[in-house]
Amino acid sequence: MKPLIEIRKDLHRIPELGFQEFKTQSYLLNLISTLPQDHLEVHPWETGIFVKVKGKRPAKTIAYRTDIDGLPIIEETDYEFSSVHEGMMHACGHDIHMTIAIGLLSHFAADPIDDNLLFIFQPAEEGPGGALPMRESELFQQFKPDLITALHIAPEYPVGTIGVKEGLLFANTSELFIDLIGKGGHAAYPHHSNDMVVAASHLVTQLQTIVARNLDPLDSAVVTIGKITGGTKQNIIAERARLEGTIRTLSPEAMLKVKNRIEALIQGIKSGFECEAVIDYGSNYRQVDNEPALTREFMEFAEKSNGVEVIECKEAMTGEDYGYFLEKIPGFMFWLGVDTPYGLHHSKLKPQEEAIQHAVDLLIQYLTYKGKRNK
Ligand SMILES: CC(=O)N[C@@H](CCC[C@H](N)C(=O)O)C(=O)O
Repeated sequence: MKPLIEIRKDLHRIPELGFQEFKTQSYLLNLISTLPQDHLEVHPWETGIFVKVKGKRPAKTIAYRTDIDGLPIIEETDYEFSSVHEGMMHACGHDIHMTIAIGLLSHFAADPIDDNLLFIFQPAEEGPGGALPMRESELFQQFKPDLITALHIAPEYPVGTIGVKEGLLFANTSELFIDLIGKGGHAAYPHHSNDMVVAASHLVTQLQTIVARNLDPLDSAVVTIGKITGGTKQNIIAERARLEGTIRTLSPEAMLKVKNRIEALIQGIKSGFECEAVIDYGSNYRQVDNEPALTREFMEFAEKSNGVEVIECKEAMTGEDYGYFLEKIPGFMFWLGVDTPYGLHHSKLKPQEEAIQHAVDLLIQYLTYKGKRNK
């Protein structure tokens, strides 16, 4: 097999959006077909893949999950291997995540452990969410993993460090799409129209009051509007406007509260601006809850590993549909330091590639330890 660094470059070139990861899937399947096949069972699922590595004397199945999709971002790195898919980029590190999974798979395909391993190459983490349908699939029901692990790159941590904590790690998320429909008209006759650019501007400002004024200050939440579109021309009053955003909370109860407030504010906009409004919450992800005992054991294990520094981190407002796997299977996720000044979802994100081998080394040791009989 090619060196992992080259595999990462290949994957970085071909980012694809959720459930359109056709080239990525075929690239991965190709690579997997070059590995020793004696212990492997390979099952494509939609644009993802399950790969089972049959254990030597299995008593349980340990799953390892990577996400595989990219983001609709115009890449601005100076990589010679930057995206060849216009307007798309691996700006959340899934190219790194996949490469680490391939590094692990190639090791265990040649040298299986006692227990079974299940590698999950999951589509659509950025939306609309591949974890839940994958978890509910008939294939997954057959594998029945007993525990599960995954990682996510952390731009702010040095290479060689991992960040992890017991319990809540990532937030509950809900996408948010609001369409406002009023009455367009000539820019010079505002009194004959209902201007949705003005209505949208009011609504964006009002949405900021939910976190500031409706939630307990000790119960964190985020309401971000990342995109506004509306109108057709500078001298036409806009008949329609669309807000696109995301909600993040540290509990399902707070999510409900935020949504109730959004709906109340929209009622006000509807009557104040005499318009219609349609709300769509898109995809919703469950919080990532790390199982305490397994997480603690992993932290202690990692602390004893050469060249690894463990940081006990705080929870983050990022979301991850991996939370749906953790809802049913005990396990954890951790942050992997990749030391880059630009954050996740930034067009200049350039993770340090040495982090790949660090993660592979640590996880080979950990999975081998967890999957050993008579420890
Ligand atoms: C780790 C990460 O950045 N995850 C994404 C998950 C996206 C969830 C969904 N599409 C949404 O926008 O709510 C994140 O943005 O946190």
